[in-house]
Amino acid sequence: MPNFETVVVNTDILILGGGMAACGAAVEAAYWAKKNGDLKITLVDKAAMDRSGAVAMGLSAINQYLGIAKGDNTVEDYVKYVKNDLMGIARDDQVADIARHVDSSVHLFEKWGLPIWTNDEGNYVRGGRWQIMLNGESYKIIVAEAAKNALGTDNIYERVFITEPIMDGDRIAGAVGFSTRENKVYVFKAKAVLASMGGAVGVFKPRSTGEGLGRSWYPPFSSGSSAYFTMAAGAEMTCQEVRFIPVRFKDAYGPVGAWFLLFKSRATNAMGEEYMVTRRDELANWGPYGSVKPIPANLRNYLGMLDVSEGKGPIYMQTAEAIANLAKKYEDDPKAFKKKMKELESEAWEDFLDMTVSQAILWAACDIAPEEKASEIAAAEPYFIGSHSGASGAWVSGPADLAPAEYQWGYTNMTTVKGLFAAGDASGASSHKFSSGSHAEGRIAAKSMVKFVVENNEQPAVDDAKVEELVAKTLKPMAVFEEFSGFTTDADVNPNYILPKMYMFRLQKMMDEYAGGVVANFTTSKALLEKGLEYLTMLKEDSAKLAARDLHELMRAWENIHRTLQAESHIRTVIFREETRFPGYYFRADIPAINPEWEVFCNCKYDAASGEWEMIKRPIIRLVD
Ligand SMILES: Cc1cc2nc3c(=O)[nH]c(=O)nc-3n(C[C@H](O)[C@H](O)[C@H](O)COP(=O)(O)OP(=O)(O)OC[C@H]3O[C@@H](n4cnc5c(N)ncnc54)[C@H](O)[C@@H]3O)c2cc1C
Repeated sequence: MPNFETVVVNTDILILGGGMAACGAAVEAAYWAKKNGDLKITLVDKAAMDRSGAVAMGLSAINQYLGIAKGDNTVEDYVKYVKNDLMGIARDDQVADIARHVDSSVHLFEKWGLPIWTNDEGNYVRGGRWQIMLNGESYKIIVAEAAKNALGTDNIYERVFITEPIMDGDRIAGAVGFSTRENKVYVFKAKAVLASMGGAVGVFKPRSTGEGLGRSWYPPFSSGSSAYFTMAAGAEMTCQEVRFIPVRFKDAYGPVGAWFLLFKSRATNAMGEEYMVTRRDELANWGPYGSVKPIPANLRNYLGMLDVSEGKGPIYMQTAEAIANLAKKYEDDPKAFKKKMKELESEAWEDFLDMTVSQAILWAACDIAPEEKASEIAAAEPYFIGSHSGASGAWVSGPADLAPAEYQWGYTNMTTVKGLFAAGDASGASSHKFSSGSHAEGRIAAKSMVKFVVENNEQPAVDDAKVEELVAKTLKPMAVFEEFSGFTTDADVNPNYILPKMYMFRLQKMMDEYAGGVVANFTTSKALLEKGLEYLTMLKEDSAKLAARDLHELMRAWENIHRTLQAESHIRTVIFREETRFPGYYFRADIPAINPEWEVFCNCKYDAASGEWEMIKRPIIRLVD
């Protein structure tokens, strides 16, 4: 095994991740730090910030823009929308806090050079009530540039993978990580830390296997690091059962939002029936949420899934019909008609080229011209993304002026661990922040972190022996490989270790089959979950035997360790919530109905020392009816 240099970095504020929340945090923290004695801010990203995180490929829409100044929407409207979409399970205070600040993040993006579509009156073009359209291929580069300018590149560590938190008792004291390019281990010591390392993909078996392996809707490099980090630090988590299953264009996961909202397209089964119409009566079975508008995303999924279960697939996005409808009013003028058709056709392709290039390639490969024939859509495998339509993440303190006492124990966006903050996918119960809201939440957290550091300015004590232990744990997969690889002639097969890819297959198979993945038609039960947990416990034991041949595999090994804790918290919380609240995301076959008594937050807390879990019910306190 090569010698690893240990690099120690002392800082006031440590931002983990380089995505939307982290970039927002960088800009805001730099601003407030200057006003408070020039605090040192350090940012660490496992990848290169220009193209890291969920916005890596770009986006064709910003999904959260309220337009408060122009009177388009109010904060209350947004809170109602989010709460209904999450079947009642959302923190009004957090959602409102992000909603009231999100427009300013969008205005910053535009100032920094993001091309947002405007109409003849100079207003943003809305793709839906909350969405605005953009030419967003370079969205992440623009946002990252502002963050880099704010911090200075000397304070940014790219291609450093964070593995474990460093603790000083019940206070966060920093983080350990390793370079994915050089033989270096990093020990970051900090007074306040922001977890903003995105969501979790690859916990469940993806639909894309074999030659498509690694393709997913959410980026495969979001591997549960936020959840692991906050749980390992002892933070209380919320909504770990609320996974997200996006229905997207089949096999390349192309976005459907523009089709439904901008093109006003219908989704139908193979018989041409529109499941949202034919299955409407089913909605009445899902409490008050079946009758709200817009219909919650999971219920929309569920109606389509019922069609698929009855063998009525494939499910199609009727692209040709939608384009024809939009061009209809130009039919009497052949020149104008031709021009409109061309415009719609390019918008259709650009929607993919702006954010999911692979879908455009798949369309080309399958001879699909959207104006000529319909395209298949399908429910993807489950993801954990608190920023989008899932809700999993850390339970964080709410804003002083909005949050009820039960949701407030310190600085805004601080987890239940002193000095550890969370934003974006990393913070729970505040879905539908998307790219812009994650940026805004990063800014909110950063301002609060500066306040925390000013008021708690002592450097936490770091136990060097403990740090040594964490460094050894970080590098262990390489040590395991070195010790045992000579035992067999083929390094792939060895009784003393497991390689990350095989480990990942095992994790994904058990989650898929026992926790309600694609193969189980998103259905599970207590008996299945308990069996899954039994296997997962064995897998967790085997994580100590993960082996890595090189730095890249070391990263793969750690991604899996992180995913495993996310998986365990999910199974435990799905067992804990004794009802089916989110059909279309998962269905508890043994308790197949919604139960008003479970209109609560299902929280959990992991004790890294003992491996014990505490399951906690927290009340939902509404600010908006
Ligand atoms: C296909 C797709 C379509 C989307 N569509 C839209 C849309 O139309 N409109 C919209 O507004 N939003 C959209 N989103 C959602 C949006 O991208 C996310 O909500 C947002 O990026 C979440 O921000 P975040 O900072 O929490 O995570 P991310 O932006 O994903 O950032 C996570 C960061 O953490 C880093 N990281 C991860 N693990 C580690 C580790 N162990 N150590 C160090 N760093 C680590 C990553 O490299 C990355 O920099 C879409 C996302 C996807 C994938």
